[in-house]
Amino acid sequence: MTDQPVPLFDTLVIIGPGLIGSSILRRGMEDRRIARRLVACDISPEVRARVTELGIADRVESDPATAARDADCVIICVPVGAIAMVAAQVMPVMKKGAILSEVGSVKTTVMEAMTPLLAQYPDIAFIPAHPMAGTEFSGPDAGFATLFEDRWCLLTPPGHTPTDAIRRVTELWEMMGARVRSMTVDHHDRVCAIVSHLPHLLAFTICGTADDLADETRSEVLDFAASGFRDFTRIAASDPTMWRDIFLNNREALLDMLDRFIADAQAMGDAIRTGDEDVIVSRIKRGRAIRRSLIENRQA
Ligand SMILES: NC(=O)C1=CN([C@@H]2O[C@H](COP(=O)(O)OP(=O)(O)OC[C@H]3O[C@@H](n4cnc5c(N)ncnc54)[C@H](O)[C@@H]3O)[C@@H](O)[C@H]2O)C=CC1
Ligand SMILES: O=C(O)C(=O)Cc1ccc(O)cc1
Repeated sequence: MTDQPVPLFDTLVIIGPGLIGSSILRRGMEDRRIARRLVACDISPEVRARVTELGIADRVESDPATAARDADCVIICVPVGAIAMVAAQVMPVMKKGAILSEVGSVKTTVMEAMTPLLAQYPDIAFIPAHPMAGTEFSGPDAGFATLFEDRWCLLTPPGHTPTDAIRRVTELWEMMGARVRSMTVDHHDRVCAIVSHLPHLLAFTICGTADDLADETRSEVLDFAASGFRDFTRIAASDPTMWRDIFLNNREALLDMLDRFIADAQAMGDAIRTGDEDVIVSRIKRGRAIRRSLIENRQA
């Protein structure tokens, strides 16, 4: 009989098996080198029932503390505004040397809310992670095992985090198929403000603007939407609770990027008003070059 390789974690607990959490579980079920036991925990009875039906966890719990008691790694996959509250439920029962992670889209405010807990439980390694992958859908049915393949996962470990814990979380995300990069929470939030949060703000806004116009003109503007506008509507279909939490928690960086965007949009408007072809063409060419470089790097 051949020896089975030792899994990366004995018990991996996912709190909030929605889109992101259930995708981690699905990958974990397919590749049992990730964890010997996969535990899911959710506040919603419907989600717990669905996770059981889907068979994507070895155990399903309703109480985070019960779920986390014998975990080697707990990953909190709930909306940003609830992450620290869940951490406060699990940290008192977690084993010394265990790893606590989360996948929230904003890091600065989460780290601020976590600071007293980290001081109280210094034997738990806290390693925030943010997979730069997702869709406009939510819930356990929306997840899929390949969601993180060829995507970045950004880690923002605090300065004193044991290197072995960082190595294990890096390995976990690499086993999910992702590429991993570490950075500070401030840098993370500024990067995500421009590449993710502002685009979502624009999508929600432009859909509203077009809908207002349709109301005003009582015409079917949205029916004629070409593919560019349809791409905005896909993003605008995202979950309201999740995006409310992201906008309010990344307020400073997001408002900074919004101001910059308004200035740049204004400059494009001025160029159109004055017929400045060079400015118009150079801005369009810049957009094309960015798209081409993403395609070359397999990120589009
Ligand atoms: N949706 C996306 O594309 C991405 C989301 N994220 C982040 O991942 C996190 C989860 O997002 P999704 O998976 O999309 O959300 P989701 O809505 O699909 O799943 C969240 C789950 O958390 C559960 N939950 C909420 N509060 C809870 C609590 N107090 N205790 C236990 N369970 C609780 C909900 O019942 C739900 O099942 C968010 O922080 C989000 O910012 C990160 C990358 C991409
Ligand atoms: O659906 C899309 O286009 C996304 O951009 C998904 C997404 C949402 C939130 C994140 O923090 C990361 C990725």
